[in-house]
Amino acid sequence: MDYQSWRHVFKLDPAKKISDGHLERICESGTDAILIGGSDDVTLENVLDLMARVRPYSLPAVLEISTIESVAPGFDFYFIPTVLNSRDPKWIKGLHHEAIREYGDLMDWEELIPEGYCILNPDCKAARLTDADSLLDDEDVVAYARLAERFFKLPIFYLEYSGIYGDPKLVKTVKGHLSDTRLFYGGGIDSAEKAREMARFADTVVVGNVIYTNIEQAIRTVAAVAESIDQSL
Ligand SMILES: CC(C)=CCC/C(C)=C/CC/C(C)=C/CC/C(C)=C/CC/C(C)=C/CC/C(C)=C/CC/C(C)=C/COP(=O)(O)OP(=O)(O)O
Ligand SMILES: O=P(O)(O)OC[C@@H](O)CO
Ligand SMILES: [Mg+2]
Repeated sequence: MDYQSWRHVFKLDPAKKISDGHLERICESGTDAILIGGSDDVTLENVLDLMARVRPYSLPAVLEISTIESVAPGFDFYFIPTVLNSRDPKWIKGLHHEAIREYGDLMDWEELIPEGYCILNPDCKAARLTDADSLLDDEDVVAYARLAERFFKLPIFYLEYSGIYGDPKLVKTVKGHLSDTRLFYGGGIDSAEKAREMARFADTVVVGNVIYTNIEQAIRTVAAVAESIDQSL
């Protein structure tokens, strides 16, 4: 159950519908974990519903918290985004402070894993919601990665292109500046080729939207990431 060894993760959005058949294929695909999260229309009801459908499968289930109202008990881990390139402190530490003030005595800190997000697609919902400054050059992004690792000691730095495929050269550059912090890449992976390419540089590849648009291609990303491990041996 060590998230530090995960290479491939599927992200399921509680606001989107998925059939039992497709969910079974995703959960039995060989992926390392299921991450449940989204930035809009996430409710306690749709999180609980999806968790109950994922739990029968024997793989780790993680809730990526986007609102405090939709936190449900029973997950293996809770990933907590902090959007490092947000212009609004609310999304960097404000909501987190409120949550800890309210529920700090009840929290199992071992289950809570902070993620330093750097959102690079200015048009995605998460960028709009958090007022992210996404028009960054490579040096800006490297500085956020170093801030995450060297200053905030975050276990995960998440390069988020949600909805579009990012720049593999930048992912490679960022990876070259991280040693302890794990590099997550997510955005626009809709084929085995793209999954394989990003898995050469990122520690963990996150696959989301293609689950809902092309289940066959989604499933193929799992083997592609595993092959990419073999290439690196
Ligand atoms: C066990 C138990 C019940 C105890 C829990 C105790 C507890 C309450 C713990 C909470 C601890 C804590 C510090 C919480 C922080 C609270 C909080 C609200 C933080 C803010 C998180 C944040 C910055 C959210 C911003 C949005 C974001 C970055 C979401 C990530 C997901 C994402 C980008 C998904 C992509 O999908 P989507 O955007 O929906 O894309 P589509 O266009 O495809 O839909
Ligand atoms: O939905 P896609 O574009 O695959 O992105 C995955 C994930 O990084 C979204 O938070
Ligand atoms: Mg969504």
